[in-house]
Amino acid sequence: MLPNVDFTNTDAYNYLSNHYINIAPKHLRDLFAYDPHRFEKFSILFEDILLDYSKNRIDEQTIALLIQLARECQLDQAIAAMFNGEPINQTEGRAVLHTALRNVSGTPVLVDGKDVMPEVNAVLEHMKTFSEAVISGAWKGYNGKEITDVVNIGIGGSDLGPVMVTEALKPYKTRLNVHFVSNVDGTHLVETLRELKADTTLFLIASKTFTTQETMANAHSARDWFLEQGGREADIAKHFVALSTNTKAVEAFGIDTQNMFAFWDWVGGRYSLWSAIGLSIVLSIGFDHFSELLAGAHAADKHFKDTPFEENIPVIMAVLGIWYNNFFDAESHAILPYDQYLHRFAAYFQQGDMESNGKYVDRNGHPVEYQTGPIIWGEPGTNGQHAFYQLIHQGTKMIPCDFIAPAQTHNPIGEHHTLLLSNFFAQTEALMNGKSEDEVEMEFIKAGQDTEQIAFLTPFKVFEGNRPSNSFLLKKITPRSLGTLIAFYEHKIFTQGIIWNIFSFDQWGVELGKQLAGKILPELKNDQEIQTHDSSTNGLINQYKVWR
Ligand SMILES: O=P(O)(O)OC[C@H]1O[C@@H](O)[C@@H](O)[C@@H](O)[C@@H]1O
Repeated sequence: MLPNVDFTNTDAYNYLSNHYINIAPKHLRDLFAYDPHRFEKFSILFEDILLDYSKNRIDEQTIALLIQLARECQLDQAIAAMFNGEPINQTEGRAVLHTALRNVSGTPVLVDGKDVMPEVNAVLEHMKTFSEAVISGAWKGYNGKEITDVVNIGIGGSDLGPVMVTEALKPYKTRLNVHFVSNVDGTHLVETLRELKADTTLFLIASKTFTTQETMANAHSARDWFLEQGGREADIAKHFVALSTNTKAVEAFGIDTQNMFAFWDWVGGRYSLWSAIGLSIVLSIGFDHFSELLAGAHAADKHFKDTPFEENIPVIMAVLGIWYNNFFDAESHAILPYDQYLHRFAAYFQQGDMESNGKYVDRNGHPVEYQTGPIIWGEPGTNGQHAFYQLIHQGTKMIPCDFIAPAQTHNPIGEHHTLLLSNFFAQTEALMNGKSEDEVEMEFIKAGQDTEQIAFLTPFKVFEGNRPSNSFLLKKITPRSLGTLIAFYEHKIFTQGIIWNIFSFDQWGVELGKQLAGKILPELKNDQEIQTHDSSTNGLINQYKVWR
């Protein structure tokens, strides 16, 4: 079972509250000036990933107290409970074992006394043989042609992870073109299928529950398209496979259960890219690269489980987040990859983090009296610099940022990568140092600006700085390093959920929208004026009925 501690009642929280008063007025520039060893003290190298967290508003005592907080919240006990397959997702009565999906060590993992590893490995073997057949061309469509295009139909956790990873690992692409359809807006499916041919297209229907409205609607329309284009009912087995936990619903849809890739209720949707849901990744980059992705995540799992908290990357990421969220009242956290291939990384962790820790009820069922999960957002650099960085540099809100960049690029053309990295280094430095009045005035004087103009313009050109960031420098984005990085973020989310004393692995908050949409749907199927809702909803529906 999970511990049940109100972190605001711990000794560490008390100490941190006092310590905050001491740290808050200090400028990072001065902290660096006082201590030339900040980088050595506040950075961790793990394999080919360097985390530099020295540009945070901390000193050694801050970290010691934050680690004490994690200890008082019994994080070690919680980590053991997760890895041991205890039903820590208590509101759904389930274990949380995405770590078993990448347990390449071969050690048993027990759920209710049963080792799940043989099943996990059997599905992986199925994914291997199937993907090899499709990639090699041995798997033929109904006209005897090789598959050229794969369309993954899924949403939320059955979409975002595979999209993010296939984009991130494009340099490892097989000959298959993998597409993703998630939105129930027919445009998504229509635009995706426009260029495709039924006899060379393979559909993966990815849904843990196999009941999600959007996915089922898209899957049925994809099947209609397939039949309209010349495929027959008997050909469906060659062109449709299912990735799901729900065998009955897969059968009812008409997919041969031979072509079903199973996973289990102890895999959360937003933690499922490591499971059969990752089949689109396997088809996109090949099974060996997928195995490396799993191995990278497994290495991160071992690091999280076995490393003292002071040197533990996910724990450090998590407690820094707590520091800003609960002491500095920061509301959001930006993820800013300086790598075009990682352009969906922030979007992926929007679900990962916000669906996990966007909860106001604690593990006792009581409303919390403190802040929980932050708003996660971000876009790749350098694009973001020309869009929203203004607010990060000079806005009124504190936005802790994670900067992520690879030292080596997959596309070394001209000076591009050096230009990119110069921006990566410059941004965190600028956020930290800012630009003082003196510096601004000196620049003006050098440029020959007149005194009146200098007095007028200086305040606008000053950057107060003292804005915190983490830097992740990776040697290169490879399947292994990406797997490790993703797992670090997953464990950060877990650690924060433990400290906030919330359940991170359910998602009751997404149910209300589903229920309400289900109620309104029948009302849209006739032309009668609606009066069953509030005046706003009635008004919108009735105008829609006039215009449609
Ligand atoms: O994989 P299925 O069951 O279609 O769910 C897709 C998504 O649905 C949403 O409402 C959430 O519950 C997500 O966590 C989930 O990933």
